[in-house]
Amino acid sequence: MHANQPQAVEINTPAKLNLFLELLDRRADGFHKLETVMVAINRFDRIRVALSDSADVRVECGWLPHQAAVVERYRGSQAVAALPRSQDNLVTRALEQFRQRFSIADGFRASIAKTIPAGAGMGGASSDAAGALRAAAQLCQIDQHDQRLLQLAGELGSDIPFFFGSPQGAMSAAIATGRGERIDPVSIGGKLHFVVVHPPESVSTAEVYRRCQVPSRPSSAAAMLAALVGGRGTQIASQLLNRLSEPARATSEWIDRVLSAIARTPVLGYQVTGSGSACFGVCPNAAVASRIAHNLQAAGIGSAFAAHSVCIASPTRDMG
Ligand SMILES: C[C@](O)(CO)[C@H](O)COP(=O)(O)OP(=O)(O)OC[C@H]1O[C@@H](n2ccc(N)nc2=O)[C@H](O)[C@@H]1O
Ligand SMILES: Nc1ncnc2c1ncn2[C@@H]1O[C@H](COP(=O)(O)OP(=O)(O)OP(=O)(O)O)[C@@H](O)[C@H]1O
Repeated sequence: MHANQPQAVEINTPAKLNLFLELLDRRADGFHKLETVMVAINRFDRIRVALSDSADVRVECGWLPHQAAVVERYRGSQAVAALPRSQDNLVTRALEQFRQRFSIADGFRASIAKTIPAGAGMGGASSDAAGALRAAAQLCQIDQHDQRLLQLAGELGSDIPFFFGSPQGAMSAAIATGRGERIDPVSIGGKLHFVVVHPPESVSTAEVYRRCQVPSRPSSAAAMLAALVGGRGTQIASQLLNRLSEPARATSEWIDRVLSAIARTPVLGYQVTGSGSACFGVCPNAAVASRIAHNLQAAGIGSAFAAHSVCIASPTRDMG
């Protein structure tokens, strides 16, 4: 280790919402070619990664108190997905692969404080893995936008490259193609406001993709991209699309319950995010989003919160 090398790095890893998701083809490897527009939102996990003299990877992962209370309330129903043991955590795989790929002799210790619901279509595990890779890169003085790192991220999970942000500067939204791993930043005309509801049942992404159907004439994301540049909530809301919403609704009955509850509120439009089970509504401003979240929380259909778009942040150094 060099004298001025940081010993540990921390990063807030945001959740994402899919504003648009269209399936283009089913590939020979079983994955789907798609076009999706994602936006990062201010619901964060916090990950700390430190170098270790012992040449292995250990990861601790727990809910922060607020989310722990939500998980506890629904224990016994099929509930919010359980957090994986260290060896099954995507962060463990990411850091192990990082050590191999970059021939790092040191080990890593990571701790994750989670608030992003698991199995919700909000990209929690992917965001944690991206944060871990970016933190490890900083600890080992490797450029965060090194092509080998992005390649590794894409191999580990389709959603992970989005959470690297853009080498060109602050990024909060992007269009993802390929199986989701090819990222092009998208400009948005202003902060976007949402209400997000996560029902007390998680869904498996693989299961939803197993049930999906590729349309014969896929829709284009062009109108959504134009609406985002304009930054007007009503236009963005009118272009929401998620081709996984049908198979997600068929996988969990909770999704229809949540969508009907959101439909009765003054949101500008609503949709399922990713493969579900969380759903969101587009709101005209922060005050309306908070009021709707408060009312939906009282409706007993899960956990509701207001959110807004954020830029994907850089890791911060900790020399201690
Ligand atoms: C639903 C989304 O969250 C939308 O952003 C992503 O497409 C899913 O991304 P992810 O959770 O990172 O998914 P991965 O870990 O790469 O894949 C999980 C499973 O989903 C299916 N999968 C995923 C991505 C894709 N383009 N086609 C697929 O068919 C595959 O069966 C795969 O085994
Ligand atoms: N760090 C992690 N945080 C949460 N879940 C994890 C993590 N690592 C592995 N997992 C496993 O991954 C599964 C789903 O992860 P995640 O919460 O990211 O799904 P998702 O919200 O559907 O994401 P996506 O939108 O990317 O499909 C969980 O069932 C969990 O057991």
